[in-house]
Amino acid sequence: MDLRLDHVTLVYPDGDATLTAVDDACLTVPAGTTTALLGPSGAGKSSLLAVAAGLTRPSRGTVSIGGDVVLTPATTVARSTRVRLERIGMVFQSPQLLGSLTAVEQLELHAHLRGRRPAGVRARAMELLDAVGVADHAGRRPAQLSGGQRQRVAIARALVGRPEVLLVDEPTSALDHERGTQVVDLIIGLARETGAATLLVSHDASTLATVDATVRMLDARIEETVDLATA
Ligand SMILES: Nc1ncnc2c1ncn2[C@@H]1O[C@H](COP(=O)(O)OP(=O)(O)OP(=O)(O)O)[C@@H](O)[C@H]1O
Repeated sequence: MDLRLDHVTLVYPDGDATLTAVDDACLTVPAGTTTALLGPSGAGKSSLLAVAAGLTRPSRGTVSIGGDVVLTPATTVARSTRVRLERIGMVFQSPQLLGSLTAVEQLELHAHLRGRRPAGVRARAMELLDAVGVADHAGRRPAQLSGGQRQRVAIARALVGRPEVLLVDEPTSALDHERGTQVVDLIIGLARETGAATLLVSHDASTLATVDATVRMLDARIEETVDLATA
């Protein structure tokens, strides 16, 4: 399913004034493809991702998944939480794993919270851990994994609910260049396999050689879209 942002604006209160963090952003991420969102610090990338995730209500504009308008300025918190649980997977800058759970249990808990039936969840979790290259560590807790392995578990966890949209914030910031490139390539491959429309915020353009498209933000506005597939 495609992810589409139409004329999304996000305005924060700023003392007596306001601050426009996202200004009239229009963007489509086709199903199964990965778009990288680049731009300097403060450009509005995380704010745009927060709107797409239903974590922050847009001040204007809409977010659609597969042609359904799912988030608007009038969307309730209960509704945006439901959209996030049912249709969106997220990977944060730090993996945010639960210290007491093993890798496979992190995925099982997530599937449970997303209302998946228990039958088949363990098999699906193992399949995803295998796809991200950490199946051998399924029984380990986060403290027994490297930073890159933890990030891979977080990616597998984001996909266990079979989300239509995958939103990824700076997945490589804690990794060296080689591992960062591996993680980005992994996300791109999984997006293709699962059909998830994937939007990935990154500071590091050097890890993004294989993304399908790149969007740059500057001063709250989307500056340009470069379609690397046809460039
Ligand atoms: N909760 C908030 N309340 C008020 N202003 C905010 C809030 N969150 C972000 N901002 C402001 O909105 C603007 C965009 O911030 P945002 O975090 O989206 O940028 P970014 O491009 O993700 O930056 P970075 O790369 O440093 O994470 C900045 O001027 C920031 O100070």
